[in-house]
Amino acid sequence: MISYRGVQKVHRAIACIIKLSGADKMANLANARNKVLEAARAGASLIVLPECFNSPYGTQYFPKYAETLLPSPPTQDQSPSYHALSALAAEAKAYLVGGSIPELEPTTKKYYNTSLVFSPTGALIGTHRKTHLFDIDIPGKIRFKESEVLTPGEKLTTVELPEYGTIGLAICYDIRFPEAAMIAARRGAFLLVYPGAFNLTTGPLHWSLLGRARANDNQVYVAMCSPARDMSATYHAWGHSLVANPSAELLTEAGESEEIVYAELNSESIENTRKGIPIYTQRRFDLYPDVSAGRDN
Ligand SMILES: NC(=O)CC(=O)C(=O)O
Repeated sequence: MISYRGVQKVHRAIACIIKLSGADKMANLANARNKVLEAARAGASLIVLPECFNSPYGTQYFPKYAETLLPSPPTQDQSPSYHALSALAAEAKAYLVGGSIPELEPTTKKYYNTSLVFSPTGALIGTHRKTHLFDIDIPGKIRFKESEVLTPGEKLTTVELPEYGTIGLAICYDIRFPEAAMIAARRGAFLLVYPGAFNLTTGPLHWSLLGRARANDNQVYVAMCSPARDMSATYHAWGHSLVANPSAELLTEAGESEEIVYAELNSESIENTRKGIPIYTQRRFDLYPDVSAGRDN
């Protein structure tokens, strides 16, 4: 077991899938199914899909692809990704972090970028709505304003995977905010999972750096899972799904095309890293109990 808090130690295999997400939602779901089952056959017990795995990534696509998350089968047509992921986790008999999908909240009519987590029986055991929206403007390179369409989530997310451990779950731009990662680690997460879709400007600059940084800050595993690159799409994803270990070494990293990368996770690696460089227990929380106290805006 990987987790802390009194659970036994065993080793687990994670798979991060990098896959193309085109315009046809049902084709995207079918492609995801093939890849998840392939990862499960290869022995993965926790499988992660990319951000917006059922749609192209872009503000213009969110309303068209958005689903209301309705759990009961008669409404399956309204929530095809939800039901496909639930059935897939059960078929694969694995934990499944279903990347993310655009979500429509029916009462408020607000859109979110939402990740769903399923148990090996297909039960929904966690959800995360992207809390930090991707609003950037780098002149001549990339302008992206998720907030033109999306509403940010209002909670940080950890998910208990029974007999497996706790994971921290966040989406893409969320990784740039170390406070959220640290809170997940302090809640006992052994692994931080980020479905994400960096691009050809920010990917080479920061993707792997941020994955390794969050691993290093917290001495935990980090998994980041991206769509494959499609140069005919409006958004060019960086790709490079990866897993970093608690010492911030990359255990595996994909390229830009469809691929599945695998890594073995174990609790000894976390314990040994924390023994060797004990920053986890040396933090001076007495000096920084509330980081927001220092803000100037
Ligand atoms: N797409 C994102 O949410 C974030 C991203 O591309 C970046 O931070 O860079």
